Amino acid sequence: MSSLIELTDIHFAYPACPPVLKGASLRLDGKERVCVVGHNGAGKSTLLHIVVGLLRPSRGRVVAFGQERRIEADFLAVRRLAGLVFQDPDDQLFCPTVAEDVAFGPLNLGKSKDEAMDIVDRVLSSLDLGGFRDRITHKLSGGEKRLVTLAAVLAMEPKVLLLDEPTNALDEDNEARLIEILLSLPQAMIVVSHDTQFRERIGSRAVRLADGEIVPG
Ligand SMILES: Nc1ncnc2c1ncn2[C@@H]1O[C@H](COP(=O)(O)OP(=O)(O)OP(=O)(O)O)[C@@H](O)[C@H]1O
Repeated sequence: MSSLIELTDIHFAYPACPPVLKGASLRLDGKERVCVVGHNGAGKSTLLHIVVGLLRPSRGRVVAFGQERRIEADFLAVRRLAGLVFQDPDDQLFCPTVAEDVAFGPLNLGKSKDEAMDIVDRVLSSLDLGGFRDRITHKLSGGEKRLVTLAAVLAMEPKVLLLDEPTNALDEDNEARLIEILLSLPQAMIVVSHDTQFRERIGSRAVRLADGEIVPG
């Protein structure tokens, strides 16, 4: 079966810093939920950002949805198909209300206002967040913002989910709810998480990012 995402021999360094990724390779096949672990600063978020072209490797190949991706136009297409939930919700949510934040992606994809609002209602209610629709985004708690970022990404109906520390700031009940939601979703996922219990529940495969390379988890 062809892979959804295939990173091969990825090298990356931030300007004037030692290399973070030194030949990392990772493949995501359909229906897989791959968990990535690694110590703080190992480069896990960096790797996710490379998948969607927010950062460009100095060497290596990014193949996504059957095509090699090199230039911004290629990655624009990837970002429509691969939804990244950022580690920090404040990097993702920027509209006054929850409904506007969740509608932003669908509107950007060309949906009408009515279509986008239908999607907002459907996605928020599927996550049991119907009551959040008209809340002021910046007044939500950290855990509430995290769930709303997931809603904003799901509203774009991505084929792949890239989740960066999705359980950060979630209490036990909401973590259990997130696990249920993720297990019910059809999308393949790459999940970065320090939360062992969460990884054990969610992952179909685990890998480790160590010394800039992906090794078995
Ligand atoms: N914009 C940047 N400029 C310079 N260095 C950066 C930048 N962003 C990240 N780094 C550094 O690159 C390394 C990898 O960061 P990254 O956030 O990918 O690690 P991580 O594995 O996701 O860490 P954590 O588990 O703490 O979230 C770290 O040493 C970090 O300090």
